[in-house]
Amino acid sequence: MVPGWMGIALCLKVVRYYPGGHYHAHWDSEEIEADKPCDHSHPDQSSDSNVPLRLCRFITILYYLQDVEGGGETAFPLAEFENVSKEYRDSLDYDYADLTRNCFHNLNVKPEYGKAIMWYNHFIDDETGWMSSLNTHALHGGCDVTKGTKWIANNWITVDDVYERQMQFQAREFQPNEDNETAESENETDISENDSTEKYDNDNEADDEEIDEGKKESKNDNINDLTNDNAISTDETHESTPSTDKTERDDLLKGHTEL
Ligand SMILES: O=C(O)CCC(=O)C(=O)O
Ligand SMILES: [Fe+2]
Repeated sequence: MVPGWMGIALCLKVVRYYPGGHYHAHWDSEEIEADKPCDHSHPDQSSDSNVPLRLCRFITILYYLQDVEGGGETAFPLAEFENVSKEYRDSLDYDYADLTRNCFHNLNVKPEYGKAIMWYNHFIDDETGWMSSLNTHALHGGCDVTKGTKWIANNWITVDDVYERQMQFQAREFQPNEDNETAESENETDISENDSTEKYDNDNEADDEEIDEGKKESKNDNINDLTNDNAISTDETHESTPSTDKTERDDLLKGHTEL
């Protein structure tokens, strides 16, 4: 492994789910596209920038902050399969991304206080030792909470797939300031105290083929922006398709609040 990439854990995101809350299967990172820079290491990360950026989350560490009375397992619907080609996925006779209906088909992790799990969202290139393509086995999500509340924290370790860009980013972020102290990144720890955050609930009809090809397009026309803490009703059905796109990812979740 090339030294130098470790330790850039930019985000810690705390999430709460109420009964009925879930997060259908998705990838935390995105397939590498040479023309699309990583969001964390691009010099212009301002929200009004027109530059299309992608998530480059090499590793996820997920902490379970408490026991859950019922449900809320983290499911990895493809983790144990050797072959996760598109053809193979199409041949499955159930919607593996729908964790409300199909939570227990593969690898599941029970949420328990003090437990943490980590996984790689990308492969490592044998020759360079650096992060390479998206690992589709890392598809995962949160099954429905059936009783109680689920609290988790996500820690995403971001790495640019271009080594030099990651080094430039680190030099920018961690250069000593005048007092010879390490400069603090605004993004470094992202825990907001405002708990009236956005909750989205929507069907996702994105075409798997398009996602495989990296052409990710949002087809959402029914986004409910709920800005209070009330639990969301659970009596709707949800179709979902794995997504790596930020907008699409938001639409896979329900009764789920990022704090
Ligand atoms: O709730 C879970 O168990 C998984 C959460 C997750 O995948 C995410 O927040 O990206
Ligand atoms: Fe995730």
